[in-house]
Amino acid sequence: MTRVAVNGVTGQMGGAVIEAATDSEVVVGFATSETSAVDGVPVVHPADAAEALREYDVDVVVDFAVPEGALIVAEACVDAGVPMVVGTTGFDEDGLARLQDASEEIPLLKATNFSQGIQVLQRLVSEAVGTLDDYDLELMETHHNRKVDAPSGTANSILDVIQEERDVEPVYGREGHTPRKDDEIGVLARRAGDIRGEHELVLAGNDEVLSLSHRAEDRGVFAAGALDAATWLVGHDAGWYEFGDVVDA
Ligand SMILES: NC(=O)C1=CN([C@@H]2O[C@H](COP(=O)(O)OP(=O)(O)OC[C@H]3O[C@@H](n4cnc5c(N)ncnc54)[C@H](OP(=O)(O)O)[C@@H]3O)[C@@H](O)[C@H]2O)C=CC1
Ligand SMILES: O=C(O)C1=N[C@H](C(=O)O)C[C@H](O)C1
Repeated sequence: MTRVAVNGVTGQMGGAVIEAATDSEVVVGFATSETSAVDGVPVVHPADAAEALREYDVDVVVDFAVPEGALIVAEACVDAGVPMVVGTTGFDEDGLARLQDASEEIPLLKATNFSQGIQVLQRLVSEAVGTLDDYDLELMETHHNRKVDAPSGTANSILDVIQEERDVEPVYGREGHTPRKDDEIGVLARRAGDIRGEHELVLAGNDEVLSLSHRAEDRGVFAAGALDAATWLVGHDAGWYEFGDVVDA
């Protein structure tokens, strides 16, 4: 069985990963709060992660935390020579560069969304935007009221896919007198209740509207995808990997 460490083990996704780990074993978790264990999994402070990775003989780290915590644990993975799956979103440019640096030393797989449906959605978005090349584009996402980063990592990834096809300028929400420009894409984030994650791209021509959307119904879908990625990543060479590599394998 693959021996997994979970960064952000006390969080919503940390719990979902422990629950989904049936073909792998979560042997240790990292979090800053003073919790000694979650569901029987010992919790260690991220500052001591390198030592714990060795002590618990960890094969791979699965991370769903906060950017600064993910970066500390990425450095620990480099120190201990352990591969890392990064699910945390909301990195700035400097954070992404530091993850890239880590990937020169260890196998590192980063994904803003570990659902297979979003992988397919991104491919459909690419085709739709490339084909309907003069349609207006609007991108919407909705998440639970505890989410701290906006737009979601997935929305940013969908935006990257769109910008590979078309030179559009994101407009984050609108207020007041704001006539729409041809080359803009509205990007809108909503936060409410316990919504697991909804994403929708609307492509509107004059007489028709195409809507491409995805809704996650349980955090288990992300946890299962991340664990699949973790098992797949073990044994790969140092480098930067994406969830599409796992889905296509
Ligand atoms: N890629 C994907 O498919 C998905 C990505 N996500 C992303 O995963 C991240 C976590 O989401 P979620 O579980 O809902 O959030 P939570 O707020 O529920 O959990 C965050 C966790 O991070 C821990 N944490 C805080 N500071 C640090 C630190 N410095 N080092 C290590 N751990 C730390 C918290 O525990 P403590 O305070 O005890 O340290 C907590 O366990 C978000 O960025 C979210 O966008 C979420 C779902 C799917
Ligand atoms: O915070 C979440 O919950 C989620 N975060 C990811 C994101 O920012 O895209 C993935 C998913 O939508 C759930």
